[in-house]
Amino acid sequence: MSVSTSFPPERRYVTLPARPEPLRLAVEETAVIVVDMQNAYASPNGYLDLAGFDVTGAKAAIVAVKETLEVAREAGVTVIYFQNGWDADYVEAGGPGSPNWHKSNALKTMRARPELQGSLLAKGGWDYALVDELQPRPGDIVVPKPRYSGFFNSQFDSILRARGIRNLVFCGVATNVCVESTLRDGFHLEYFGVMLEDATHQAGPDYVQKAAVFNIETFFGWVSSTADFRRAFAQTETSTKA
Ligand SMILES: NC(=O)N/C=C\C(=O)O
Repeated sequence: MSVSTSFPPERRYVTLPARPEPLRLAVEETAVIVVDMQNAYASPNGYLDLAGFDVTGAKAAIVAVKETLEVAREAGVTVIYFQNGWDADYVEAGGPGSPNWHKSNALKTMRARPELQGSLLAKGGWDYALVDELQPRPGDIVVPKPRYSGFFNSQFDSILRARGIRNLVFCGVATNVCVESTLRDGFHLEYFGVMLEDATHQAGPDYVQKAAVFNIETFFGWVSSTADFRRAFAQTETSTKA
């Protein structure tokens, strides 16, 4: 028996309208990456809300992510969820020797409000859980991550390489933190990153969403929308040519 390291010669392609130009994607080499759609980031009384960030826009992002996942699952596209957080004792968060201990607004909020200690982004808790509307389905992959970029201290890169995935379609929260960090790191690792802008929400004022979109579109990848993602998959082509 021989070992095959490549995909079958006949492959499916979609052309995704995007800025600054359309992207032709091999369906089998593409994954939808759902970034941190947890109560912490997308629900009232979750971490971001308690830390003073406006999460009202996350509602629309949940609807758009749901639609994106319907299209992806229908087409057999790999779906990968990130879930951000740490063990219940916060060992994975790092102590004062880690910049994360100083910069994480979740850890800072708990230090300022000791009654919240143990509740924010702790594995097993409500805050850490994925929102009810976006629960993973059989076959989806859930990748825990302890830092903003999903490429660090996680199995993400190995999972992608083992499946021959080259194209990452991002949605989730927060546009300017974990989405952008992971897309940027992917760029440096030779992955093609595209963000569905209406399926994201920022942590901070509107201008940070605009800045992230500008950065991605201009330097690190491509920007598209949920509607264009749906339209692209309605016109899948099959070809033997790369
Ligand atoms: N998921 C994220 O983008 N997270 C942003 C901030 C944090 O985790 O503190």
